[in-house]
Amino acid sequence: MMGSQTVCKVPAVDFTDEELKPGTAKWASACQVIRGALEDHGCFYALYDKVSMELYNSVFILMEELFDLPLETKLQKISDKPYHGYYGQNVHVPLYESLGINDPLTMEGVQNFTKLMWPAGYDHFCETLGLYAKLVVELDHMTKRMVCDGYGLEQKNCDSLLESTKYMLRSFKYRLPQKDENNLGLHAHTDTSFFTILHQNNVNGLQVKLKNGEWTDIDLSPFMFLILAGDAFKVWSNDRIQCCEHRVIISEKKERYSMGLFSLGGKLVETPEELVDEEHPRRYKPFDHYEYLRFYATKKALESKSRIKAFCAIDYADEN
Ligand SMILES: O=C(O)CCC(=O)C(=O)O
Ligand SMILES: [Fe+2]
Repeated sequence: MMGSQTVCKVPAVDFTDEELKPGTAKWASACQVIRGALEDHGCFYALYDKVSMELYNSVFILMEELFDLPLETKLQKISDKPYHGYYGQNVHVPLYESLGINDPLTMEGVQNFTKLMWPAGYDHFCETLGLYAKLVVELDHMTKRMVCDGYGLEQKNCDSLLESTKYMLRSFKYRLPQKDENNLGLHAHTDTSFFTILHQNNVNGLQVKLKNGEWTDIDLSPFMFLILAGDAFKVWSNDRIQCCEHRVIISEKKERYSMGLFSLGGKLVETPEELVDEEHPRRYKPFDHYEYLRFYATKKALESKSRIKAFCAIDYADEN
C-alpha cells in the first residue's frame, strides 16, 4: 500500500541523537528531512534534551510569576522595535498576552528586562532565562546549518546568516475564556522571523496549517519543540521554504504558557546568489528586517494576501 496515500503530517527530527554530526549519513538525511518539511509545511518538530526538565520547570514557573505582575509593571516593557514590547488587553485576542526579552544572549539584554519587571533585581530570573535562551539558540544554530547543508550551500553562507542574527525571546500567556468569550487564543498568521522556536507548558492549543490546507494540532512536551519558518526564510530561500501559518485555540481547562525564540536578520535579509538560477529567478528585493516589522501592521500590509510579497516581491501584483 506504500505510496498509494500521502500521509500529511509534521515530521520530527531527533536532535538527541549523539551521532547527528556534520559529515555523517545521519546528518545528511536529517538535512533532507528538514528541507522537505520546511518546503512542504514550513515547520517540523525537534526532539531536543539540552534544556533539562529542571530548567524547563523553572522557566514556566517564572513565566507564571512574570504574568502575575501588575499590568502597569508589564506595560513598562516598551521598545523602539515593533513587536518587542508588551502586548495584551486587545479586544480581538483577549486571552493573549506577551512579553519579549530583546537580545537574550547578552547579560545586558536579560538584565534590562528583569530590572524593568523587578526593580529590586531577580538573579534567579536572569540566570534561568539567560541559560534557557543560550540552549535554544544552540538548537537554532544547528538547524540553520542543516538548512544550508540541505541546499548544498557553502559554510560561509551559513556563517554570515548566523553572525547577523538578532534574537528575541518572547513569552506568551493565554488565560481561559469566560462564558461569553470564544476560545480563539491567537488568529492565524505567519511570523516575520527566520525561525520561531516554540515550547510550551504542558497545555496544547497551537495548530499549524499543513500543505494540504488542513489544520493540525501540535502536541509538545518538555523535550519537544516546534521549529517554524517565518517570512524571512521564504525570502532567503527564494520561495522554496514556506512560511508556516499557525494559530492558537484554547480548548484545555488550564492556562497555557508558551515561549518563542524569534530570529531576525541584523543585516539585510536577502536570497544568497546560490539560490538564484534560471529556474528560480530572484523573487525578492533585499530588505531591512525591522523595516518589515514596521510595515507588517500597516493598512497596506493587512489588506494584502501576502504581506511579505506586498513588502518586497519583485514584480509584485496583488491579486486582491
Ligand atoms: O503561543 C504559541 O505557541 C504561538 C505564539 C505565536 O504564534 C506568536 O506570537 O507569533
Ligand atoms: Fe506566531
